Amino acid sequence: MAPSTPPPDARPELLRMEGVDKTFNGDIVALKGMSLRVREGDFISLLGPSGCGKSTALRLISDLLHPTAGRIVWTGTHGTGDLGVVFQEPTLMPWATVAQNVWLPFRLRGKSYTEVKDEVLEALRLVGLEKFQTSYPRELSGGMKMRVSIARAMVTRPRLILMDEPFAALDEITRFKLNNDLLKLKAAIGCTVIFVTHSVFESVFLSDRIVVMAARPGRVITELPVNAPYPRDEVFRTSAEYAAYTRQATDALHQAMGEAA
Ligand SMILES: Nc1ncnc2c1ncn2[C@@H]1O[C@H](COP(=O)(O)OP(=O)(O)OP(=O)(O)O)[C@@H](O)[C@H]1O
Repeated sequence: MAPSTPPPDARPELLRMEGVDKTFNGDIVALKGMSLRVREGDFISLLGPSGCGKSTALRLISDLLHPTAGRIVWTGTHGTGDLGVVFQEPTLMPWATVAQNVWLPFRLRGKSYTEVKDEVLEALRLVGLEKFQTSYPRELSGGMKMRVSIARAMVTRPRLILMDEPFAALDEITRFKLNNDLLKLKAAIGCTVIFVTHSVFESVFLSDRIVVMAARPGRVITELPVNAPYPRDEVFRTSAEYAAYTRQATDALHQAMGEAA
């Protein structure tokens, strides 16, 4: 089957990091010389051990932090609506319904619920929660809460979604299901994703490029392309091709952690 987006080289650049350093408190080198080219439609995973600067890279891209050296260049103009963010904790408002939680990014921009109701319900439909619009977070499972968080991140149809270990706290079956659904969602809204994970398996299943990072100082060790076509499903997850890519990524990760593979 044909990939749902053109091959990476044919897609326009969305942003690039050029030799970015980030140092905290004068001596904690969280990132050293990170360069990364992000094209529209990419699914990029940042994979690496604790402390290698993955979250720092996301915070720099989202403008929550500024580089100590180097720069981040977006193609064309970009504003807050261009970016959606999903964290490991779903961070939902417990006193608000599912629909009200998903409405939040619009509300912060002064839009009434009536004005954007269709978009909110469509986002909930895309994550499979349209029947839960009047439920409260306490009534939902961990996986469902994460779906709400994803719906909230994509309701404004941002060009780029940053995801910081969103599925790390979930059981394996729920995680597989959310991995499958995330790919479908990405294809449906045509966004770009940068995804932080510790999991080789997750990074291979989701990404068309894995950026392997090492710590002390945080830096990029290598970039591994995953050339398997989308859509990806259980057939891919159990294929020899998937096993070969996971082996390659595991070797790179061992190298990043200073161990022999
Ligand atoms: N605000 C901060 N002040 C001081 N040091 C920080 C700050 N944020 C991050 N660091 C340090 O920068 C380094 C990189 O942190 P970062 O959280 O980006 O790593 P990470 O790869 O996301 O780790 P993990 O997988 O554990 O979340 C770490 O040594 C961390 O302690």
